[in-house]
Amino acid sequence: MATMNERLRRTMMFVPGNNPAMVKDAGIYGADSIMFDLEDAVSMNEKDAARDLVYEALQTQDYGDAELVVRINGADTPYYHNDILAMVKAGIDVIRLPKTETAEMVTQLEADVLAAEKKFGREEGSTHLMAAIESAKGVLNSPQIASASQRMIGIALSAEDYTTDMKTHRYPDGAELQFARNMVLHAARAAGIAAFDTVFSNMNDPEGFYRETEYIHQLGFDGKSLVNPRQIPMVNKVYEPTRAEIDNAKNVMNAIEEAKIKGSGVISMNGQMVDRPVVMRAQRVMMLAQASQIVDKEGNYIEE
Ligand SMILES: CC(C)(COP(=O)(O)OP(=O)(O)OC[C@H]1O[C@@H](n2cnc3c(N)ncnc32)[C@H](O)[C@@H]1OP(=O)(O)O)[C@@H](O)C(=O)NCCC(=O)NCCSC(=O)C[C@@](O)(CC(=O)O)C(=O)O
Ligand SMILES: [Mg+2]
Repeated sequence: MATMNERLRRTMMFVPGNNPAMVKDAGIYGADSIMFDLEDAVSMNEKDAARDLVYEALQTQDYGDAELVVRINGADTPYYHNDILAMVKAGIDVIRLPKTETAEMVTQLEADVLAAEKKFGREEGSTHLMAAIESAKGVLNSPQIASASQRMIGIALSAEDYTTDMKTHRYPDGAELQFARNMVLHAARAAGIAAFDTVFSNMNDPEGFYRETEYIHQLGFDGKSLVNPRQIPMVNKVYEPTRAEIDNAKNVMNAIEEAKIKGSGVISMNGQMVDRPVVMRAQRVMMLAQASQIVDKEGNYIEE
C-alpha cells in the first residue's frame, strides 16, 4: 500500500556526470530529484573524472531541497565498486542501479553499500536504493526487485534499453510499453515504493511529451525520469491539481475531522462516502497543490 507521508517525486532529472556546467547548475531548475549519471551518458575514458566531478559537487554545491540520486555503473563493470565508495562517502541520498534484472542484484548492492557506510562512518541504512528496469527479464522480475530491500525507494522503467531488448523501438502511441509500464507500476505499488516512468528523448516534440505525461499520470506513476530541464515545468503542470480537486480535497479533510470527533472512520459528504482511501487521495492532492504553490502549508489558497 502507498504510504501517506510520501515524498513527491514528479521529476527526476538526469545530469551527465561528466559535464561540469550541468552538474554545477543542476539545482536551479526545481527538479524534485537530481540524478547524476555515471553510466551511459559518460564515455569509458571519462568514468573516473565524472565520478570525481560529482563527488566534488556533492561537497561544494547547494542543491536546495532536491533529492540527490546517482546512477552508478553496473556490477559487471570495473567502475561499480569505486562508484559506490565515492557516492556513499559523499552522502548521496539514493543510488540508482541500472539494468536491474534480479532481486539478487539489489541484495548484492545493499551489501556493498552497507560495507561502504561502515568504512566511511555513515549511518547504516541512510543510503537509499532504486532500480532501473531495462529488459524483459527485469520487467518479469520487477515484483521481486521492488521488494528486495528495505532501502528501496522506487523502481523506474527505462524504455530506451527495454525497447532494444524487445527488438522494437519507441512509437508515439506507446503500445510497445503497455505491459512493462503496468508491471513496473504494480510491482512498485505492491512493494509500497515509487514508480518512475521512462525518459522522453525528443526535445522537439513537446505535444508528444505532454501526451505521454498525461497518460502515465492517469496510470498512477509518481513521475518521470527526464533528460532536460525544459521538461520539468511540463510535468509539474500535468501533476498540478485543479481548483475543483483541491476544493474537494479540503472538504474531504474537513469531513474526516468531523467523523473523527464523532468517533468514526467513515462519513458521508454530499452523499459520497469518505473513508481512508478517499482521505489518502485528498492528502496527495493537497501535497501536490502545496508543491505547485497554489496553497500554503495550512492548505489555504495563496492569492496570485
Ligand atoms: C538532451 C540534451 C542533449 C539537449 O541539449 P540542448 O542543448 O538542446 O538543451 P537546452 O534545452 O538547450 O539546454 C538549456 C540549458 O539547460 C542545460 N541543460 C540541458 N540539459 C540538462 C541536464 N540534463 N541537466 C542539467 N542541465 C541541463 C543546458 O546546459 C543549458 O544551460 P545554459 O547553457 O546555462 O542555458 C541535453 O538536455 C542533455 O544532455 N541531457 C541529458 C542526456 C542524458 O543524461 N542522457 C542519459 C540518460 S537517458 C538514458 O541513459 C536512457 C535510459 O537508460 C534512461 C533510464 O534509465 O531511465 C533508458 O534505457 O531508457
Ligand atoms: Mg538505459
